[in-house]
Amino acid sequence: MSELWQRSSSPVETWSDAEGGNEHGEWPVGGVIGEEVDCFGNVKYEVNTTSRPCILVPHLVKQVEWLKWSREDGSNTTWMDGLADTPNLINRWKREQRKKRAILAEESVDIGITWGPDTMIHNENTELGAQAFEEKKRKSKERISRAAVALWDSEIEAVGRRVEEFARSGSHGHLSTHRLRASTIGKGKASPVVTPIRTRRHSPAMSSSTRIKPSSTTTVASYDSRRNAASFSSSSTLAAMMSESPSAGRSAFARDISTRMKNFSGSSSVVPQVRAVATTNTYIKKPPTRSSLEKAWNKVTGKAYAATVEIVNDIDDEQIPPVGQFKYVENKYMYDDDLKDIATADIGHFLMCDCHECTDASECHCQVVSDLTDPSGKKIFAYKEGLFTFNVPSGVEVIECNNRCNCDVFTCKNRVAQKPRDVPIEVFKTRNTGWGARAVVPVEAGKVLGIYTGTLTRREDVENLPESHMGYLFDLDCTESEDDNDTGDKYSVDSYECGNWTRFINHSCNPNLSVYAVVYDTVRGMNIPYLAFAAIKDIPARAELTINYYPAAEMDDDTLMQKGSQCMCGSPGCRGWVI
Ligand SMILES: C[S@@+](CC[C@H](N)C(=O)[O-])C[C@H]1O[C@@H](n2cnc3c(N)ncnc32)[C@H](O)[C@@H]1O
Repeated sequence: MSELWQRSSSPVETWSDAEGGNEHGEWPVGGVIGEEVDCFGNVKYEVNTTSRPCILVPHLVKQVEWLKWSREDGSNTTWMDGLADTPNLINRWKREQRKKRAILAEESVDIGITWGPDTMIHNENTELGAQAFEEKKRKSKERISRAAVALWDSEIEAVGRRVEEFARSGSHGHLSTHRLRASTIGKGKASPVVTPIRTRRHSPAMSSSTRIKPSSTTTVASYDSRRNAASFSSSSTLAAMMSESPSAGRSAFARDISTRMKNFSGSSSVVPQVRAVATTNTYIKKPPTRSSLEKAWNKVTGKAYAATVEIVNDIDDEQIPPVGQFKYVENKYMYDDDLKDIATADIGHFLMCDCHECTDASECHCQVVSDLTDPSGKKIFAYKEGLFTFNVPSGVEVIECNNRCNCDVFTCKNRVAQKPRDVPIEVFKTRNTGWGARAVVPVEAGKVLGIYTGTLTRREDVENLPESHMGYLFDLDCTESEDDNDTGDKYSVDSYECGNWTRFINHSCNPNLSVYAVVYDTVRGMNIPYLAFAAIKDIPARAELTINYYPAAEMDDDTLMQKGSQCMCGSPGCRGWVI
């Protein structure tokens, strides 16, 4: 390997006397030696600079955390130039990890979890084993028995309860009792167990699993084998829980745990996808439970750095909204195949500004094309102190700063709708209008709560969609011309199969949210803005969030009245119909 030298631009004087560095204040980089997954699933790579191991954060490449050095106040991060061949270092590390997994999988991928004091919850080998298992499972197209699945589920729940109990107890650091132990058979630490793959005697597919070698620990009763299936899954699920669960995953507890996941290879999301299988090889997908659905959704919100979305029903026994195969997408559109080009819009289309914080729209170059002005014609922003000002006339798109702009993503005053949602949301069962959405905390007037997501669909294709999708379509018509000769492309967003919490926002004739069009990574003027939801007034915590589905409609529009169904918003002055 050619030697790569990492330069430090640290202001810290002690760099000059660092052993191993050269006269330019550089250290040779040995390679990536470990990685760490935090509770949001972000990966940090640990780089060995031979004399000073440090942590390289690839997306914020410039922050390096030095493990064997700290200032007097205990802080140990510095800013420095990114490693020149970061991708190569990381790819090499991933290749090495893959090789290790392959070796492990040949040996055995068995993992046992035992409760007991003084045992590690997780270690490098359990994670490698879990990944090896998943890879083998995918390749072998193996089937998993119902019994194993049932045991998985019960054990997963047990693990979940333990984790929650522990989080509730407010403990930090080590679990003192009821700890899990997960280790690989190959390392001789765990009780003798066999992978679920080798135990599926009844499955025709099982006999073809010739790629999977029996391990040296073969004499195991089928009960143990199934139990191992449960244990195994729990091990991987536990890791997933820690990094994804909204309650435990985002707590200090989870962060504590995540630091112990050092040297794991890659993401911990290894929860089995195939849940149950009949012996006829017909796959039956188990309906999600409330907690599994919340977990899946919050895996996505967590990755988008957004606040949680939880499901609540104080009205009846319905556990979850009837979402079918709904996929949660927090902050972007999905695209029908023929619209993929739009998704990859050339970034060169975007104007960029070179302000620092974007305090004056007339000085902000990306606002040159904005139609948002004060009465004197001077360009203005749509936001003041982070809140929407409602000074945007209909038909005008708000243009936020974009990735090409030089402004700081955290301090720019003109980036609001694109910022991760910081208000936790509950999707809850309403009395009269199915499921709805509400904020867990009070919301200030002007606060932007999120954007509508779903599949971007050409308007002309909407009529081919199944009837069930109709209640979940939002037309992106705010910048469309009223002119019948307008031949421009028209789009709608369909949140039936994928979308976010905003698909549960019900209609009210006296709403507390309004919707405006905003662009930042889609091209202005192409009728593909995002639709952002802003509070029109102060909203108390847990009051239902509502919009007017058809704000332009006349109260007594006969056609709409006939097309619509009875409005159940219950607000004074309700117009009586909803579409
Ligand atoms: C975007 S969805 C809202 C979420 C929906 N309540 C659910 O449970 O999935 C729109 C549908 O909700 C129902 N809905 C929303 N607001 C309503 C209202 N004010 N009165 C009656 N039904 C309403 C209608 O069935 C409408 O087609």
